[in-house]
Amino acid sequence: MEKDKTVSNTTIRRLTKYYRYIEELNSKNVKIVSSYTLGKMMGISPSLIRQDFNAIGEFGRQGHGYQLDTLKQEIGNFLGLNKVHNMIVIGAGNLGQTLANYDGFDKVGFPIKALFDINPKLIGMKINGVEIIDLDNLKSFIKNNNIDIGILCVRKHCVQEMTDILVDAGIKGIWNFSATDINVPDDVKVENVNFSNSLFTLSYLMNDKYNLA
Ligand SMILES: NC(=O)c1ccc[n+]([C@@H]2O[C@H](COP(=O)([O-])OP(=O)(O)OC[C@H]3O[C@@H](n4cnc5c(N)ncnc54)[C@H](O)[C@@H]3O)[C@@H](O)[C@H]2O)c1
Repeated sequence: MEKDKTVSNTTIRRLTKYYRYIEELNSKNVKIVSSYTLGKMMGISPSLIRQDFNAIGEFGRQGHGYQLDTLKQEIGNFLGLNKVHNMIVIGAGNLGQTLANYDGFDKVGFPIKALFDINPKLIGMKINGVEIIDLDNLKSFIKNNNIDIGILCVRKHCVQEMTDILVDAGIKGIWNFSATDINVPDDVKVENVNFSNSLFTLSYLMNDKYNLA
């Protein structure tokens, strides 16, 4: 299916959530699901679900429900999940090691292949079976190991420098945990993860004075 550039970020966020629910239903051997059932599970209106699915393709007929296999395949194709994305971590400190210790990314097709650092005390160590390698070897590792995602877990002072090295080495996706905005060419995609922003959103939701929901 052709990628529809008009699909909004909020729809994409919901599609990632549908995908997780569909996987859960699949594991329970469910074969067909209606927008009504999915909506009830997820707290989303069935009409919005149908609208989201229609935005990425035509699968399912009114009143017949959706074949889970097809749905999973199509959403997976749309999100680029039907292939493995090899990842590396830049910065093997607190956060980098925590991410490497989590097995969940590997299970969904995003294995971490190595961590990179400049601290000689860390180099050669293994975190959850994954080696910490000297930053000097970054470029050749990316080229030789089919790496397409770099995870930035370094401190602010070297974030842009590390970004430039990743871009220069041909990385096409950066998962940026550094809480610092980075500059990249148009063909490199960035997803920022900022824990503080998420915490501020929670604070807003708890702030009775302004929370109108
Ligand atoms: N620790 C957290 O819970 C947390 C949460 C959210 C965001 N962050 C962000 O993640 C980043 C890392 O935080 P942390 O707590 O893991 O820091 P940290 O100091 O524990 O780890 C940073 C690591 O980067 C290494 N490093 C420094 N310069 C480097 C370079 N040029 N190339 C490669 N590695 C280099 C250091 O040797 C160190 O091992 C920060 O930007 C921080 O704001 C951290």
